[in-house]
Amino acid sequence: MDIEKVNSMDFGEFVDVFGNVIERCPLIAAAVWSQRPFSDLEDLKKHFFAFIDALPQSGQEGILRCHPDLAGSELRRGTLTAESQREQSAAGLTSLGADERLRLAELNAQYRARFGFPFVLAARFSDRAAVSRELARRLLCPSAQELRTALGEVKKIGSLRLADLLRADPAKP
Ligand SMILES: NC(=O)N[C@H]1NC(=O)NC1=O
Repeated sequence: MDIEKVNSMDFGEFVDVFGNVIERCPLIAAAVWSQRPFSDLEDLKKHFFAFIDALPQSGQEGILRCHPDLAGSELRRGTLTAESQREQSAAGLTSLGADERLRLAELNAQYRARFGFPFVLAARFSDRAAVSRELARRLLCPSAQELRTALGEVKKIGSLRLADLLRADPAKP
C-alpha cells in the first residue's frame, strides 16, 4: 500500500487498517487520521508517536495496560490480536515448556506488581531467552526510567506494524 492510498482512506477505513498499530488503542489511529495528508511512512509514524508523547502519564500507562502479557493467559486462551499472536510466535513464546512459561508468568506478575502495568517488549526483536533476561533486568529499574523504556518498546512494535501495513499489497483483503 502506498502513501496515496493511505491519504485517500476515509475515517472508517483508516481506523480499520491502522487501529491496532498501537495495541488495542484504535483511538490513536482515529486521532492521527485528522492529521492527513501524510508525506510518507516516517511522517505517519511521527504522528502516532507524537500523540503518545503528548499524553499525560496516566494515558501513557493506559496504553501499556492495553498490552497482553508475553506468553500469558491470552496466548493460552487464543484471544490475542492477530498482530500480537504473530509477534509472540516469532519470538518462540508460543512453544515454551511448562517450566519456562511458569518462570515468565512469575516474572510478569512481579513486574506488574512493582510498576502497575505489564512488561512490554517488542517481541519480534527478541527470543524466548532474551525475553526472560530483559524482564529480570528491567524489574530492577527505577519507575520513571521503566515507563520511558516501555513506551520506547510500544513505538518499536508500532513501527514494525506500520512498516508491514505499508509494504502490504493493497489488492489483498
Ligand atoms: N507485553 C508485550 O510486550 N506485548 C507485546 N509485545 C509484542 O511484541 N507484541 C505484543 O503484544
